[in-house]
Amino acid sequence: MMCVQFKVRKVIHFYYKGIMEIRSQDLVILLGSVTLCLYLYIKWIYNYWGRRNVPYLKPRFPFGNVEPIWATKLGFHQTIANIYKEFKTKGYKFGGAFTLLRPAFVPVNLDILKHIMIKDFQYFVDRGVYYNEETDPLSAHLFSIEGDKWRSLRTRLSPTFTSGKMKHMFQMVMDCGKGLEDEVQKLCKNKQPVDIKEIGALFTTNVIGSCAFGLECNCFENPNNEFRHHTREFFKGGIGRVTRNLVTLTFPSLCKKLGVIVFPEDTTKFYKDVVKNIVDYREANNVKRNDFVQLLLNIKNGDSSEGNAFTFDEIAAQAFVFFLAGFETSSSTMTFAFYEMAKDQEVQDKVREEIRRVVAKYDGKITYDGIMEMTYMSQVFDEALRKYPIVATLERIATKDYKVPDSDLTLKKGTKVLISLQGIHHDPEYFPNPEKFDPDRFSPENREKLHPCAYMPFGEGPRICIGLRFGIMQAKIGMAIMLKDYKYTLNRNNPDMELSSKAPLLAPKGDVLLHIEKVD
Ligand code: HEM
Repeated sequence: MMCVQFKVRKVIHFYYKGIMEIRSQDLVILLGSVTLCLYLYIKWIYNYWGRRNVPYLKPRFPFGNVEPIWATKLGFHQTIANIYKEFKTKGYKFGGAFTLLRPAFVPVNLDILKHIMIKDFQYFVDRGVYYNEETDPLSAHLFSIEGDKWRSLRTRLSPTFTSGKMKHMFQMVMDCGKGLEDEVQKLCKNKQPVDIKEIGALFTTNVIGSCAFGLECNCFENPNNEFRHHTREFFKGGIGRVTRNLVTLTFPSLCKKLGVIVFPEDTTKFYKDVVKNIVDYREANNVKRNDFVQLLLNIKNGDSSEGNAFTFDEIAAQAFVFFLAGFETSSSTMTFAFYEMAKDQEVQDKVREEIRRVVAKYDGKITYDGIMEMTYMSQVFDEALRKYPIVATLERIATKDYKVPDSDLTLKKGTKVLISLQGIHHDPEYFPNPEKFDPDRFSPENREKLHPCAYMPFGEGPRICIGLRFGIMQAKIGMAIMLKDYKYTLNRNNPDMELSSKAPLLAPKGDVLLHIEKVD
């Protein structure tokens, strides 16, 4: 009996061992095959541009040509600029790169760019930016929406930003300027440094709140109010933000299927509530104002002659993007301009002289016509946006197959196009000695000589920034108020400004503190 048991055990052991051996062998083979397939697949993907005879930079798995997220030092803006520079140095008209596993086309030649942005716009209507109407309603705004929906909305929103409307809004911006003036006066009196980035953000938040929604945000009295809080959080950047941007940039369709959320829930709730309160109040009290929300309300109620009426979520998303796109861009431009003027007192004095001369001409007042006459200030503003293009990389996506002019290349439908403004604006061929801050680059004679795509801080073509006039007006008013009677110098404890590598838009890393004193 013992002998039988022993034999049975031996047989079982033999088979068990055999099965285990077979399983582990199979497993090794299986794993090996999967790894090999993956390796070949990645190699095949990373050979995308090679197969199409397009020069490209050797990518590294899994980040392609962008930096590993945890070690990001340059930031997306500078990474793409370096890619542009490398192609340009080698004399290429364009080249290929990869963001994670996704191929991206990087144009270098300005005539090709002109085709993409303007002449052949019908192939590049969309940016291919991630949005999801269902799970993340605020993400479906004018900047991200696509195709006919974008076209129709853009046509209906454009009348908000005509020069006639700007003239009308001028006084509203000036009213917000009072808070800015008081704040600057207070800081100067108390001998406190000016945190130029924060003061600009508080001013532009007040302005957008007033001009777009008819709200008084009172940011100077309460710098942590909810408007400022939510926008501050949104633009703060950080590793999480970089990761989300990179993943949504690379896999927008997958993110859509997974219902990825870009805007934090409390931000969505806050903005939806704000818009709802305004809409309810105006409808209940039959209040009509000549502002942006009114235009949206007209569209919502089907008063507009074109297109369909809007849902509430669609209205809220458009209102929200005006806050997002409107305040940070202008306040950052002001920050960069002030920083450069603090470094170059000659430029600063020249702007101040111009402001004083024009203000004197208009009975000591800052007027709309006066602001338009401050041409040297415009040059300073333009040069600030040249050296620091706030939206440093423009995006487009080929919505149909597109034959690139004067080449054998056809871009496949769905190909991402990354246009490096940071690269172009720092290209010595167009802007000699590019690191020098030189407003004379934008004197009327010099400006005329520029290729239309050599300088595009607001983008170009039908998808150019819709708020361009408004952005320029509010920043120039802010600059006129702050510079008229005050002088700014670099703070000795904080003389150099670094750019953030983790913020979604080009922004200084940390505070930009300037010393302020009154000038007679
Ligand atoms: C200095 C200030 C500003 C700068 C530098 C700036 C820059 C830009 C850039 C580069 C684009 C992309 C254009 C393209 O892809 O060709 C853009 C789009 C846009 N901007 Fe601005 N912007 C500024 C101010 C504003 C303001 C004040 C608003 C609104 C009040 C605004 C609203 C928008 C919107 C809604 C879009 C999307 C337009 C579309 O796709 O049809 N921006 N902006």
